[in-house]
Amino acid sequence: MKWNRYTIKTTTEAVDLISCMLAELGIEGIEIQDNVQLTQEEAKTMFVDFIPELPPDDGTAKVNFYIDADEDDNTILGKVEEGLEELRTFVNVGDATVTESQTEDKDWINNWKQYWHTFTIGDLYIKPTWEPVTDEMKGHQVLSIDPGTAFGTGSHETTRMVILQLQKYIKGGEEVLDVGCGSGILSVVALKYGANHALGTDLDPNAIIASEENAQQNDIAPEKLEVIEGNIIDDKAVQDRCGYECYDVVCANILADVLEPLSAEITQHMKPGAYFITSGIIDTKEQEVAECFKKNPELEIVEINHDGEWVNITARKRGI
Ligand SMILES: C[S@@+](CC[C@H](N)C(=O)[O-])C[C@H]1O[C@@H](n2cnc3c(N)ncnc32)[C@H](O)[C@@H]1O
Repeated sequence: MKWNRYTIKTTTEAVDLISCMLAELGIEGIEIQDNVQLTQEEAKTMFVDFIPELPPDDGTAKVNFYIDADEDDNTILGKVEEGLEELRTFVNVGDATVTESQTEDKDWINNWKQYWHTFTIGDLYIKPTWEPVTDEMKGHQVLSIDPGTAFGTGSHETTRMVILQLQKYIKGGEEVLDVGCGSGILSVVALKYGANHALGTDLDPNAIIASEENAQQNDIAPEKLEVIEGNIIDDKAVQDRCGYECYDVVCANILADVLEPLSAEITQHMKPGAYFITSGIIDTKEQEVAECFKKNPELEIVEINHDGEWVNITARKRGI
């Protein structure tokens, strides 16, 4: 599908009013480009782990909006220009010029697939579902994955570090809890290495679908991998569904701001001696997350690993 992209050159003070005006015209999915720095509070609510340094805010902004090229008869552009002139009477809209460009005719959902190919982590081959099993894979564990729109191809440093830990700590027969399961990749790896059962949780409904499909793709019986939608940190129904003192291994590849509250809650679900394998921690937050883990007297940190700017902290529940 081709989209006509319109860019309004304006000021940061007019952005909110322009966004409302566009919404009233039925235009959805606008994009704002400016150099206004996010506050720490905003970063938290948006699950942003670190805030990039921006050039100084010069008060200018661009607002982009998109219209399906087949439906664009230019009438909407006229209405936008009228709306901008109306706004000009009570807010500084700056140039308020509108320029047009056309986006490429690409399948944005699937385009990334051409760049992702089979790779290995230790003795594990991870291959996209659309690539074949080759002779060199014989005798090795092979994971076939299509993440769909969920996170988790295995190629990200954070996922890779958890997989390396699963290769170390899964010995066979474990009960696994996979918090923030995404594509279900960590559960499927744990099951491939001999875990008895995995329960995945995620806030994203797409993760539930992708995990179930990936389990099926890897010949995992439906009763071996169950997936539920919800937040284990503060939803009692999800906590009850996960059960208490019943997991040998919990993995969670989620941002630091989620791992911190999770570290206080999670031990009630773990058996004594169970492992809590976490990743998704940007290195600037390593100390903060480690301190948080130490506040839970039931947890002891057993390992900290780094891959690029990402950190894995593996802890153990005291008891045996
Ligand atoms: C970085 S992805 C990890 C996906 C996969 N486990 C992997 O390692 O590749 C993090 C996932 O955590 C989910 N998530 C974020 N906060 C969560 C929470 N409080 N409870 C459950 N899932 C959460 C996101 O929707 C996302 O799917």
